This record gives sequence, C-alpha cells and structure tokens, in this order.
Amino acid sequence: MHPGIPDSADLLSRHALLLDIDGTLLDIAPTPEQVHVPEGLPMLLASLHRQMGGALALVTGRPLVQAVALMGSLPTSAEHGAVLCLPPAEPVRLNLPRVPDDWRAAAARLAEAHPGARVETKHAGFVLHYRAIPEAGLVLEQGLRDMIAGDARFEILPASMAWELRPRGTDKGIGLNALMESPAFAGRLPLFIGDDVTDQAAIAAAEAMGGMGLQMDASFETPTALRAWLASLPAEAEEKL
Ligand SMILES: O=P(O)(O)OC[C@H]1O[C@H](O[C@H]2O[C@H](CO)[C@@H](O)[C@H](O)[C@H]2O)[C@H](O)[C@@H](O)[C@@H]1O
Repeated sequence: MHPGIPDSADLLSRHALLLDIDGTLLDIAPTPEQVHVPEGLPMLLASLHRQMGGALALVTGRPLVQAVALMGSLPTSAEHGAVLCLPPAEPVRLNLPRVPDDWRAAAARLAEAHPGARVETKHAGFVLHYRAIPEAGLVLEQGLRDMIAGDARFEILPASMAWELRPRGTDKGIGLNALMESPAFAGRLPLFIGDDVTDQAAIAAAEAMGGMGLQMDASFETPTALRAWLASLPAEAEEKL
C-alpha cells in the first residue's frame, strides 16, 4: 500500500474517496459486460459512503447507467466527466457535441473488418475495443484518426486495450472537480485511485487540491488488494477512537 495514504480515522473524517471502476474496484474482464462484481462490494461502498458523510464517489469512463448497475446509486462522475450524478438529484450532462452518426457506422465497419474488435456506444462518443485482437490496435487507431482528421471538436483517447473517440472539453479531472464542489465533499481532501491513462487527469486534479491521486500499480496493485483495504477501513477507524 502507498505510504502516504492517510490512516482510516483521518480518511473517513477528513477526506473524500473517489474511485475508478475498471481495473481499480473491478478486475479487468475480456469484455465490458463480463466484469465480475464481488458479492458485498456495492454494500461496502454504500456503507463507506454513509460513514464518510456522503463523500465517496465513482469517477468512471462508463456510462452512468452501467456504473449504477454495477455499484449502485452513489455520487458518480460518468463518461469521463461528461455526466454528473448526485443522487437523489437528476443527472446533469455537459453540453458537448456528439460524434456524427456516420462515424459510428464507420467504426462499426472497422470492427467488422477486424473480427474480435467491437464498438461500445456512449452518449457523446464511442469506444473501439481490441482486447480480443491486440494485433489490430494500431490499424484501428489509424482508422479513427483518419475519421476525425480536421475536426478539432473531437479527440482519441488511449484506454485499456481500446480507443475512445469523444468530444473535447471533458475529462476525469473536470469530473472530480465537479464532485468536490458538491456539499458532501466540500472542505474534504480528495483521495482518488485509478489505474489507467484516462485517470491521469483526475490524479492531477486531486493533487492540485492538496489531496492525493494514486495509480493502482504504484499503490494497491490489484483490485483485490484495494477491496480488502476498503473493507478494513471502518474497523480500523473504530480501533483508533
Ligand atoms: O474509468 P473506468 O471505470 O475504469 O472505465 C474505463 C472503461 O472501462 C471499460 O472498458 C475497460 O474494461 C473492460 C472490462 O474489464 C475491458 O473489457 C476493456 O478492455 C477495458 O477497456 C468500459 O467498457 C469503458 O466504457 C470505460 O471507459
């Protein structure tokens, strides 16, 4: 575990916990639908959320509906900062351009041409996954780059064995900042944990606020270790009181 992590009592009372999902809370699976949510994880997160006065959130690239289905109803920044949900309020979506339908169709054709590749649709953009066909990663990237050439409204983000085509103007740092501005998080220091290149913006945002941003490979290493640490927090905090 990272040496700078605050002790449990300090963490629960003075910090906000902001957690990535894939590769952090959950082990990576062959496809987005095949992730396994360990029994008790949503209940553990809900319990920590209560104990932290509401200052626990998910910061994910997944669409909100998927985050809720996997982890339950928690404060969530979804689609890399494009959607903010603070239950019970209705989710708020940034006003961003959506990728043209003909790009979505072209991406589907690209995936068809490389069996094993697949397109995941999001509200404003899409993800081209190549985990099942790693050798096609560079060709698929080039196909996407040709697609957006000359259109500065969009960008291609390297993700975990995937390329994400999305509008500029949002990232996980923007999502983290929006969460930290909400009442339950105000006055607390953010502790963000993520595993992927898309998590760098949230790590930078947490550090810019005087908090901590941890990369999984340099802190917990595996989702199993992170989940065990989360499960230990309440009991450890009680011992210190
Ligand atoms: O920000 P996160 O919560 O980490 O979500 C990032 C992306 O995760 C999903 O894709 C990744 O995880 C899948 C399941 O383990 C894996 O099969 C895939 O190869 C990974 O790229 C999700 O599908 C994306 O929408 C998220 O942006």
